[in-house]
Amino acid sequence: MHGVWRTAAVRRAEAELMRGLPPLALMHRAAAGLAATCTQLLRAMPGKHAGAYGAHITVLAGPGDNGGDALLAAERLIRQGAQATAIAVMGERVHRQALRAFRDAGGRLATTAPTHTDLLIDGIIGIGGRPGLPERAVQLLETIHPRLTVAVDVPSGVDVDTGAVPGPAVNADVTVTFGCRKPAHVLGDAALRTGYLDLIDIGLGPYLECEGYLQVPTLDDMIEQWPFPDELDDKYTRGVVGIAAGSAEYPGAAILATAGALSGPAGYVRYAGAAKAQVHNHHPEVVGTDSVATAGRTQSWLIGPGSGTGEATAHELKQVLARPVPAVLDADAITLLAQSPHLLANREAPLVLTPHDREFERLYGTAPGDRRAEAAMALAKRLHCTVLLKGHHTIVADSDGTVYVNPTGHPALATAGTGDVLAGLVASLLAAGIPAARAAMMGAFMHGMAARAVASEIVSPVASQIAAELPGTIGALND
Ligand SMILES: NC(=O)C1=CN([C@@H]2O[C@H](COP(=O)(O)OP(=O)(O)OC[C@H]3O[C@@H](n4cnc5c(N)ncnc54)[C@H](OP(=O)(O)O)[C@@H]3O)[C@@H](O)[C@H]2O)[C@@H](O)CC1
Ligand SMILES: Nc1ncnc2c1ncn2[C@@H]1O[C@H](COP(=O)(O)OP(=O)(O)O)[C@@H](O)[C@H]1O
Ligand SMILES: [K+]
Repeated sequence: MHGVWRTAAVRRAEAELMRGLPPLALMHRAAAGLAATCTQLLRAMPGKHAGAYGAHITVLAGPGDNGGDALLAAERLIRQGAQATAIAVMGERVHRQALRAFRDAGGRLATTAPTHTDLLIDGIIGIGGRPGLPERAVQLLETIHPRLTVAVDVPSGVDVDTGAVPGPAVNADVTVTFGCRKPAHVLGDAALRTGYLDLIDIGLGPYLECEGYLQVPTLDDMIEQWPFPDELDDKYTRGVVGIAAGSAEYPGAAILATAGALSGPAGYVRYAGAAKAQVHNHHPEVVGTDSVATAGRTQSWLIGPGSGTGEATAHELKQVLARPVPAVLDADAITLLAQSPHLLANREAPLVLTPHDREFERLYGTAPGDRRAEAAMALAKRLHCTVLLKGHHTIVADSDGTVYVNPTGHPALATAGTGDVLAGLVASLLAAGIPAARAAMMGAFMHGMAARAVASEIVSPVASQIAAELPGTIGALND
């Protein structure tokens, strides 16, 4: 699991670390890491230059230490044979010592963009920035057409603590950050502008508060935590999952949700609803009944995908919520809950809600906006449940304050029915005994992995193709 810390926490840690170090020590560490990454990128870039030697580098240097990092890294690249031009985007306001070092090494200070740039180093603003860019920086970014853009610490212009991008901002191919990940690297539109993230160790780790603001799961977490069956298991000990999804009008949702559940760790999938014949045709291993009441005991329930929002679903939702087992409420069940929040009055067992933005708005009253982690956290606390807020970089917030950000996924998931598959998979993880927030996080991670795998072969996959990929993607965890 990777931690993510906000600016204030980074500042506190930096102050502690700096206490025992000479001035500029941290900036030199940062610049050394940044220069090393730039050298590697230049080495991999086809062209006349050999690594940094002969490459054309442009530095956009802002007024603070972020500009200082960029200039000191460029100084190192010049010493390896690069030609570097720096533009101080706020004129006189530039890191003096770093600029002097840059110029002493042979760097050129200019006011206009050079005609050719192999590598643009964005040192306009870092964690000291407010969202947006100075006008001069916007103009320069429109003029320079680099082959590659490397952002220093964060892509300048983004809101570092929320990941929002309310104004102009840099679009980086690679971001080289220092000490730890920040929210902008993993959340919202800023995450899309971060590109590949390279984390440089500058010795900050021991000084950071032990709990980050956000947690980003890794493949190793999946490998360690996935509940694979063992020799002593039978179908019941692996967990029984109940699916109350689909309807005569929407049998597809039932088929997709059961496909998601079947690919998960549960040993037995029971379907309750009007699409039982269609589900059985697609998945002969699923046992079907007409209603939640006749489905027998399960260790989790999923209700909502394609269920409709009529009386019958409202009745089934009450049945599910009355059972003392974890439940996933998706789609129409979320709409019904938004209309009748009192349904949760006596609910104690774990509950996972899986809204997309419009469903979130129905439940919370306002849309998540661009402070997505905070929004998910607020809803989780209000309803005392786990919220899986869908989108690129899906967020899972738990009422205990834990927030996960999913690093996997693919725009190909933006197709009807993929949410049904995800909901079934999460319900299966719950049935296998995984705690709610972790089940939601693991489901989103593997769903995103499967989508990536399919999208590498098929330009516009459909939900059933993603569902079909899941068993293989999950099975590979055990290799
Ligand atoms: N923390 C660490 O561990 C380490 C940190 N290091 C590095 O330090 C960086 C932080 O440096 P920093 O504090 O000097 O702030 P930075 O981001 O350069 O910018 C602040 C300046 O920008 C200005 N400004 C802000 N927003 C603006 C806007 N929208 N449009 C226009 N101007 C704007 C603001 O001026 P103001 O307008 O407030 O007067 C102020 O002058 C960090 O990201 C990393 O690269 C490493 O060296 C070592 C380890
Ligand atoms: N642009 C995107 N990039 C990555 N994932 C996306 C994107 N758009 C949607 N998704 C994912 O696709 C799924 C869509 O779910 P949902 O909206 O419930 O669809 P449906 O109700 O049709 O099944 C979610 O897992 C969501 O996170
Ligand atoms: K930057």
